[in-house]
Amino acid sequence: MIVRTQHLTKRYGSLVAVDDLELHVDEGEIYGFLGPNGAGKTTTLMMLLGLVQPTSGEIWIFGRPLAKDPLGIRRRIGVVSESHYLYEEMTAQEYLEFFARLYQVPGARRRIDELLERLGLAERRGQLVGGYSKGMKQKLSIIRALLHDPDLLLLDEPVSSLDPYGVRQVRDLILEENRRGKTLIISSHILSEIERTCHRVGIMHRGRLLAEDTMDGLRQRLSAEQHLEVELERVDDGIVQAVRSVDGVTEVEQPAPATLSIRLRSGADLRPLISRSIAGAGGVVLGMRTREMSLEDAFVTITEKNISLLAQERVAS
Ligand SMILES: Nc1ncnc2c1ncn2[C@@H]1O[C@H](COP(=O)(O)OP(=O)(O)OP(=O)(O)O)[C@@H](O)[C@H]1O
Repeated sequence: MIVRTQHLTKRYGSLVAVDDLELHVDEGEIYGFLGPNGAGKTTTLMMLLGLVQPTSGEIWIFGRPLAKDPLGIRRRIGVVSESHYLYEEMTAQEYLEFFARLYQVPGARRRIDELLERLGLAERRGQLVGGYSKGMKQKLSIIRALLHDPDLLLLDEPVSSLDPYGVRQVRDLILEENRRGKTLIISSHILSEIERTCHRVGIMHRGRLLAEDTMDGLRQRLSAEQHLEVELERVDDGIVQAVRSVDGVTEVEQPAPATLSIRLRSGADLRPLISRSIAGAGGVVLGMRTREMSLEDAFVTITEKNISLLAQERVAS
């Protein structure tokens, strides 16, 4: 296990920013750390880096207690934080060379070239960092985090300022680093870019880990209610009543003269039963479509409502 926390807690006065957190991340995993603003994600990452002292609890990284060797452990971690500490008076090239020397990166020149190329900054390497756009600064800080080839990458909102093309470049880079055996923890309050890369996701809310699952697992929790759209030759009251009486149907609407929109409790496939009930009432089904709720559809930004849906099973169990 690369990262393990036990009863990790951070209080700021009466505010509990991180509350009894048990986080487990395995070697080679891409772990998505999701939660709304103020959930406690950054505080957790800062504690993993030894930059914020926990109020109580334990942290192990690379199998060793963080408190025993914070500097040694820190050298094997790459960080992209929300606030980029970039030296604005240097060019990007100078900035990266400076860090490469600091970390004594072997073959630094080639690594810098390669990373600048990968994120589309090669042409702008001679420009002062102070003149970089927000997205370019974010890319530069990702390059800096990767320079010394760390085993663990902590990325706090790594693509918040990037355009869709930049997001894809970073995502590809994340996947490649992971293929090379690196472990990544990516924090975000936006789901979309995480959905495609993370093996496992933890949902944090008010300092607590509410749910932890694969993306498929979370998707299933979200689709606690399904939606079926049925096209018929014609619709009358008898047909609507027949569909309503099917066990598991929670709502029936008629958005168009020959269409029924049916909400169902998820679980069993009710399509055959619904077909039969329609036929029994003299209707003819022309087509049926289930609407799968994608995580992206469900919440681009995690909201209180979605959180309670995602957390339901965890709370119940
Ligand atoms: N130095 C501090 N002093 C007091 N309170 C703090 C401090 N740092 C964080 N907090 C509080 O702790 C809580 C968790 O903040 P944190 O930054 O960890 O959340 P987050 O999940 O990273 O949110 P965001 O997505 O907005 O970055 C918030 O209520 C925040 O106001």
